Amino acid sequence: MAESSSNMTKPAPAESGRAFIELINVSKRFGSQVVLDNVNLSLQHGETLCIIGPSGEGKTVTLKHIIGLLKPDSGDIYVDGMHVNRLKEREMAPIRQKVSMLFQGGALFDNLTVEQNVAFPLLEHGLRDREEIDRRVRAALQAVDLDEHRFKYPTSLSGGMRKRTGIARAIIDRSECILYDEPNSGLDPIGSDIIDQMILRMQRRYKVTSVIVTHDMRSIFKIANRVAMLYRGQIRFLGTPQELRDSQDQIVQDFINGRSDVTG
Ligand SMILES: Nc1ncnc2c1ncn2[C@@H]1O[C@H](COP(=O)(O)OP(=O)(O)OP(=O)(O)O)[C@@H](O)[C@H]1O
Repeated sequence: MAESSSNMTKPAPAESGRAFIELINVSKRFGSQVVLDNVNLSLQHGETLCIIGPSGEGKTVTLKHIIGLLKPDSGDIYVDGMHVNRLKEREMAPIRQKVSMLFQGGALFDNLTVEQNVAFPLLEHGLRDREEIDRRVRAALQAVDLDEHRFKYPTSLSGGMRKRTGIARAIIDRSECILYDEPNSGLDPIGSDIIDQMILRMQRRYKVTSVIVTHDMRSIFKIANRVAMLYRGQIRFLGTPQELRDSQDQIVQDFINGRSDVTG
């Protein structure tokens, strides 16, 4: 299945040519620890996939492979036909423009205001037209209901507002895909619901493809088209939220119902 030469525009393999994101037989170990063991996963454009699984099972590691921050030991990763793991760091710009990652803490710059944080990717990519920057910043902030807080610094924002700032920064570059690492963590049920509504809005308004690592079962049933459960380095379950609920797999049931044997 692996291709013989590096090529940024070569389409993904024929049988999965329509997939926007594709992981094929991806394996990754750190020292002697096998984190991903032959993982296969594919997402269509506009789809929302939630990744669940016990702590330390490779969920964040999977996101980092998609955006090219980590390389697999074996296997292949494609994003919109680009062969991510064959790209050198200096060839990653098209991937980073298509795919944004929302890190757990939001990864905001504390010395920049909300609007400066949101404008950052535009400046980084060389846009200098002040009017266009302002227009796009305002549109992104309105999309996450933060327009009136644009002059605040991250330290004076709530956790949910910081996460929404991170979402605005991810969409401003017109990313086609957003990877969210535990977007609901540390939020109360209302704050968590607001983030879910934002994710749904990104789906509906901008047709964003989303991969969301989450431990929040309620959120999964609101936002996911499909759910993948990572367990012991492999995809233990892949299906719709309803199929997850109906799964006969004891490991899956123990996990979603919070029974602790699953991590043993
Ligand atoms: N750069 C690295 N070097 C060494 N080990 C790493 C590295 N990155 C991740 N790991 C290890 O890989 C495993 C999977 O990490 P990962 O962050 O993907 O877990 P996770 O499933 O996202 O967990 P959680 O739900 O707790 O966030 C962990 O044991 C972690 O210590």
